[in-house]
Amino acid sequence: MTILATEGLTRSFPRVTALDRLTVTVGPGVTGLVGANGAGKSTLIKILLGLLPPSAGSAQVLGMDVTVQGAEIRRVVGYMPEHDCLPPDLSATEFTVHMARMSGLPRTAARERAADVLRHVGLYEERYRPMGGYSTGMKQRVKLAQALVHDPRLVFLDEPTNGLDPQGRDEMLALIRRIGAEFGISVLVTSHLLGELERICDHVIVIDGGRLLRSSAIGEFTQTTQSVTVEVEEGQELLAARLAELGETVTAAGRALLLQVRAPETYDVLRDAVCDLDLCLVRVEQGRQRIEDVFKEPADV
Ligand SMILES: Nc1ncnc2c1ncn2[C@@H]1O[C@H](COP(=O)(O)OP(=O)(O)OP(=O)(O)O)[C@@H](O)[C@H]1O
Repeated sequence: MTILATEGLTRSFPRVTALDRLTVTVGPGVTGLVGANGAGKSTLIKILLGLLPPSAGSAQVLGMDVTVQGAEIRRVVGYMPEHDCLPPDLSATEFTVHMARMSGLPRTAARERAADVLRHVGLYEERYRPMGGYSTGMKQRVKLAQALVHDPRLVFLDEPTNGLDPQGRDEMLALIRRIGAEFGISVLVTSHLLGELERICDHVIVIDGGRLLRSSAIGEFTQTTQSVTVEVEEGQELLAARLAELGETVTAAGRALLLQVRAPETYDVLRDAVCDLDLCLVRVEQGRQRIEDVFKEPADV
């Protein structure tokens, strides 16, 4: 099932091309949209909500065309914007009820629904206080609550962990995971911090300069690569020479060796070589490709 899809999506501003022929497909679950500041993440979200017209290309959200069905899309999609947008004199309850009413819920249902979502995001007694006095973490929670209040099928969360301390960040990430897992709402979440999305996403899209760098299931990003890092207390060069003699591919990587695993027997060869040379093995670690590595690859990959 396709949640959203873009085809050659381009958005130009007078001085910059914010999105450059972006073609991508997103399925259900939690999808991370990663890119450095200015990569085009917010521009993409605004186009997907039908708030900003594309310069070229097309995009569909839940099967609806963003250029003509923006209002219908916004009825079933929640949006947590990046920047602070909360009226300081209103309480979280007043604001969230208002947003529920704006989305068409009757008064009583709006109150009940607002109380529910504020509880889900972890705002209790403080929800009756004016939001001007809230911490960044509390403000982010209210922004999340209003995105969920009309019971959307999909939510766009723009940098929800921005400005949070490590604990606040962990709590927000756990909340996002719950939205996807427990409530069955699909999530598109942006971040410029790559590592944090590894923990909560099923799928990650990486963009840079408005162009797609990579779109893959999370398992493919962090899949085990065919190499192991080997560290010995002393005799690293001896070991490298012996492994090479035995037909293995090995390179020095600082205080360790990087050994290509051509077959399971490579591990036997390593064990025997270490024993024969009477070396003290400190570490054998499987190489894992991290999301960060995507940015080290050439831009046209
Ligand atoms: N309304 C606009 N007018 C002119 N340029 C814009 C406009 N909106 C965005 N841009 C430019 O488009 C590029 C992409 O911006 P965008 O906000 O989509 O990036 P982003 O990945 O969300 O980054 P950030 O996390 O910093 O918001 C940037 O160079 C930005 O300056």
